[in-house]
Amino acid sequence: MRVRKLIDSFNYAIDGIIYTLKTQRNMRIHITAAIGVLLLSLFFRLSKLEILILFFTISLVIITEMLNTSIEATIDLITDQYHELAKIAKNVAAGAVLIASFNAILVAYIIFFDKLNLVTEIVLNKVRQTPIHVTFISLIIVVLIVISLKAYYGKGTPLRGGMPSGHTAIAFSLVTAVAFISENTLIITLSLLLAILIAQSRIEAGFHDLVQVVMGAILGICITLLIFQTIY
Ligand SMILES: Nc1ncnc2c1ncn2[C@@H]1O[C@H](COP(=O)(O)OP(=O)(O)OP(=O)(O)O)[C@@H](O)[C@H]1O
Repeated sequence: MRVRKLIDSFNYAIDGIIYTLKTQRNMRIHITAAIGVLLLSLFFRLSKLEILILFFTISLVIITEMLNTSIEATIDLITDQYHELAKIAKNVAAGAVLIASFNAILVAYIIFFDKLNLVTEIVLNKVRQTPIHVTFISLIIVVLIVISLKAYYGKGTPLRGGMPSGHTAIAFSLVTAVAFISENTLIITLSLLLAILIAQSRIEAGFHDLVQVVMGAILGICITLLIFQTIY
């Protein structure tokens, strides 16, 4: 029962993210920029600290945009009339997003600028990053794309149902990463079996149909393949 409540809270929270993504053009711009920056980060040897700062910066922009949306909704609930206080509340919230966005531009400039002149050489030489770094970023990109697609199709709840199956996408993304890292047929086969079990259990539980699960698997494999082929 407690687990069910926990899952429900997650669903409500992810619903909030999906709502913001669906209704706020700025949020779609932020998410696109975040995916772009994360992809770009794969081409550089970023330190742990730089990666941490990047994650904090991306989170800050997304969080402020969501708080801004929340405040806008609250104000619109209270009044549809012009009110000086409503204006102040909305403007201040929008100001917070602006500061977070300027901060993001500054962070990107400081982290990437001096490395940018090396980029052609780096891409050509296919810089090898640590597998854990590439896997982690692939996973985040898979999750962001799954959430965006679920928002686009607007079916099911965030953790259950909808197109595509997020669990399957993540499972197959991990199998693909395991395949690249281990290069061991037995380990790859065993991981594949686990991923297939996850996909099957999503259908068995009635959360997804075959098409959603297959789309999830294809998405997970393709994105991870693309990232590992380019980088690893
Ligand atoms: N009820 C109101 N009273 C006074 N001014 C308001 C009111 N509603 C909106 N405004 C003004 O209009 C601006 C835009 O408000 P709106 O609710 O349209 O946000 P938005 O265009 O969706 O903003 P964002 O691009 O940040 O999502 C606010 O920043 C505020 O200055």
